[in-house]
Amino acid sequence: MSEQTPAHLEYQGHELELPVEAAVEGNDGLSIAPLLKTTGAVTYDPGFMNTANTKSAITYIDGDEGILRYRGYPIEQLAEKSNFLEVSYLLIYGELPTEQQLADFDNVTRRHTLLHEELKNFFSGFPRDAHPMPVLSSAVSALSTYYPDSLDPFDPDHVERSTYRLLAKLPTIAAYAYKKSVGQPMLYPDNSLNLVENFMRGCFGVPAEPYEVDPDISKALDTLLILHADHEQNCSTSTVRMVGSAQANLFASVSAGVNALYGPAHGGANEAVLKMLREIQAGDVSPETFMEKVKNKEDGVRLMGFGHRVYKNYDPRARIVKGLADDLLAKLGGDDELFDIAQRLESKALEDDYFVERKLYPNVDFYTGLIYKALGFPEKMFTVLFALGRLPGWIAQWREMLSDRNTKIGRPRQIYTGEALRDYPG
Ligand SMILES: CC(=O)SCCNC(=O)CCNC(=O)[C@H](O)C(C)(C)COP(=O)(O)OP(=O)(O)OC[C@H]1O[C@@H](n2cnc3c(N)ncnc32)[C@H](O)[C@@H]1OP(=O)(O)O
Ligand SMILES: O=C([O-])CC(=O)C(=O)O
Repeated sequence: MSEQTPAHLEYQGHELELPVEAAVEGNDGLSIAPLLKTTGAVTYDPGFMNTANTKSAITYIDGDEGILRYRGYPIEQLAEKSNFLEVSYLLIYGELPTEQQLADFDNVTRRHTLLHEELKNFFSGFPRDAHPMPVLSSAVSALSTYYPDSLDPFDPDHVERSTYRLLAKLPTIAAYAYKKSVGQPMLYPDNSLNLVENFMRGCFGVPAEPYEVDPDISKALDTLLILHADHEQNCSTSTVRMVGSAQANLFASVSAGVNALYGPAHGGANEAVLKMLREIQAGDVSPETFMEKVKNKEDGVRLMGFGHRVYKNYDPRARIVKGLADDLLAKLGGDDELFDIAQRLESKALEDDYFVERKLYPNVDFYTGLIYKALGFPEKMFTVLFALGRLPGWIAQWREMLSDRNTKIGRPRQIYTGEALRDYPG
């Protein structure tokens, strides 16, 4: 340990003792980067419960108060007044676009929706019942093979091209993955339609037949995409940053993010919630027995769609999604029984000491699946829909990181617990 006089710091209610150079306290938190140099010690923080890996100007969350803002704008205002394309621009470029900027952004993303013909063949290589998430991540990764002019993370033109190509092509890839999963022919995008309409047509349209998108449905999906668009350093975004910190191109980094999102503890929770509700609906288990199993931690069962690393209060997005589910299920005649079960589970949880003590509330994905289902999507597509929403956040975070040439490669340390040294026998 260092022989210097330790500094006593009061930080977020805790008294800390650290060598003086090791601790630099400011508005930006407690920087302990020099700790290794000054003391030879490393910090141990599994799951990054306390460790900030970056400074970022994109998304602000106050988890205790249930506040979420993109670039300073409250999520409630964006969900009500903006649209997904504008929010994507805001996240990526830092400001709301002017009318002209938005029109140009709309134009460039509409013009790049097509996939290379050869990439279409790629989809036929997957089994008929392939889950669309690995199809999505594979196809995103494969995009880099077609666009050598979009791969240099330090060339602004490359970065710009990979940005609009990904924004334009991800909905096409997602629609192809959907068609693959239901065994129907894929549709070429129709660039007279906006991003959401094109995606809906790509999924539910039939070749050579007109497809009308109900404006209430496209508005609902657009709002859900806004709600998922960024969430600071969540698991998939940290993955995108980690891969990007090795100076990997945007396609490679986003593909890795899609894979992280697939996990049921993260974006895959929306699919898992529906599975859980269905099991309860089918009578496999009553809501009461299910809650007992959760509280007893039987077989690691959790109330899916509940709990969050940052929110220790109601997730502000879940409130909006619940309202949307209420309106939309009334209009589209969704599965009221499943919605009832979800609401019963929620009210039970909010009154139960187990959940209250641990500050477990519904997260963004507790109610989204019910809406996706009412819109006609099979459960397998739910996390794909999340990925479509999260894409601008991934792009914005990757660009923010690589715009700083001093960004260091992500490389956590470890506490070694294995054998010290042994001789190979013989
Ligand atoms: C878009 C998103 O990614 S939002 C999250 C989506 N994921 C889910 O909905 C899956 C269910 N939720 C979870 O698994 C967790 O709440 C996570 C992964 C979201 C957050 O995990 P962490 O911040 O690491 O919290 P952790 O797992 O330590 O949980 C803290 C305590 O609450 C309990 N807990 C957390 N979530 C739940 C839950 N959904 N059901 C029951 N108990 C839970 C844990 O068992 C633990 O209890 P303990 O203190 O007795 O050991
Ligand atoms: O922030 C997180 O840990 C999980 C996440 O992506 C979200 O809630 O949208």
